[in-house]
Amino acid sequence: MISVEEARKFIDEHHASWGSERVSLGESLGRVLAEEVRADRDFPPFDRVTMDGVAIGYEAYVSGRREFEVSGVQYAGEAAKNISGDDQCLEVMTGAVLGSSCDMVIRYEDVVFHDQDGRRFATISDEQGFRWKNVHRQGSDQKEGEVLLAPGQVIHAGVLAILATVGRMETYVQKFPKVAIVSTGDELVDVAQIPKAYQIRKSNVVMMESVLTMKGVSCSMFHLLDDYEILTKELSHILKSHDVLLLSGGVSKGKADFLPQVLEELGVEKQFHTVAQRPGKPFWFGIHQKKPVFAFPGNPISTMMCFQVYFMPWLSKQLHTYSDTSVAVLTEDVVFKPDLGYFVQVSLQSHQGRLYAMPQAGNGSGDLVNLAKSTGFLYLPAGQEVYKKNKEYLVYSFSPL
Ligand SMILES: Nc1nc2c(c(=O)[nH]1)N[C@H]1C(S)=C(S)[C@@H](COP(=O)(O)OP(=O)(O)OC[C@H]3O[C@@H](n4cnc5c(N)ncnc54)[C@H](O)[C@@H]3O)O[C@H]1N2
Ligand code: MOO
Ligand SMILES: [Mg+2]
Repeated sequence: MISVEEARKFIDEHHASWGSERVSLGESLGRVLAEEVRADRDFPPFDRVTMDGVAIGYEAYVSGRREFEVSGVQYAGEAAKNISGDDQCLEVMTGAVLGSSCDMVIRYEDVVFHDQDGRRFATISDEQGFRWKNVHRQGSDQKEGEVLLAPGQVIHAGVLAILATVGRMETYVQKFPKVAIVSTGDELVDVAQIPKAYQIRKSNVVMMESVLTMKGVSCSMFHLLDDYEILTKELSHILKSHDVLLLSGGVSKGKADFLPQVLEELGVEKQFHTVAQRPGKPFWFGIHQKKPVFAFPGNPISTMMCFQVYFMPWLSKQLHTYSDTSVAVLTEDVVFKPDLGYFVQVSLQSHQGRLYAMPQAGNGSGDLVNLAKSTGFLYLPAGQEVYKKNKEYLVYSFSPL
């Protein structure tokens, strides 16, 4: 039996990447860029007015002129207009092009207008003028051809806006793995079925499928009976056609727990079987031709914990979307005597920037309904019997929000 930390290390040392694929802009949010994206033009692409007001020539301003005749209005979305003398100005709107005859914008708040003989004049009161005031100069952010985004960049909302502004209808992103989720067990029936007295619905695999689907990872679902021959035959096919296998059930010591033996027979190299932890002690992990096989213990809380604590962080690391684990403050003493790492279910609440974890122990790893009270697992490392309140521990939240 190995420790939680050793198990994490075995898993995290296994690196995988699955190539790249082209997706539409709308599908790219949350994905990881697999190409360089360059500026298709200068940013901004023209001298851009940043305040509604009047545009004048700076030379006229320094020579002391404060009154200008309005020669026209320049709206955003129009080609550049110009003044024909330094006694003129243009009314200009934010986002408009600044014509080459002007190099300074005075905002409306510092301008007074008056009309005379059908002509319109602007008198400016801005005494802190400088050249290019209220102008976002062409190319001052980025020059055409410069690299704006590098491979490995996570496409968050801001990055998506950059892709949009450079006109990328499609982008290369890192491919997700082809994940197979396999439930094993003669007692299991589909969610839509009415179970007989001795049957239960297969909640574990549906839970994993939903979490992965929400991340954009599509999964193939399989159900296999507790039969050595069937398991061997079917898993051999599933292994060939998928990049990652997630199995639930059949890994403990029962007479129908065939998976460890079947997997080894199929050439999956066992990395470990059993981890010094509760729940999830019989967790089995192996590698077949660089493809990881996670065989989670079937009890619902065990599958849930191993999936959230081991698999999801591993997947995020491969996809470069991993954000470091957070910590939470334990709100009451927890007594746990076995010499095992204890992943206690907790409800989490944040208060003044700190996260607090209220233990919701429940009735063990078969007590699925207790999950309604919790939003994560708090990791209490082995080697202690009493875990004191007010201490911080690593927390694995499974809240989707
Ligand atoms: N003699 C021993 N017995 C057991 C040990 C042990 O160390 N010695 N470990 C216990 C622990 S801890 C766990 S956890 C379970 C692990 O069991 P398996 O991985 O072999 O899983 P199964 O026997 O197939 O099922 C266990 C339990 O989980 C339910 N299950 C399975 N799949 C699903 C699913 N997709 N959705 C919902 N529930 C599922 C299944 O019906 C069983 O009730 O072994 C202990 N025994
Ligand atoms: O490890 Mo089992 O998960 O305690 O029921
Ligand atoms: Mg079993």
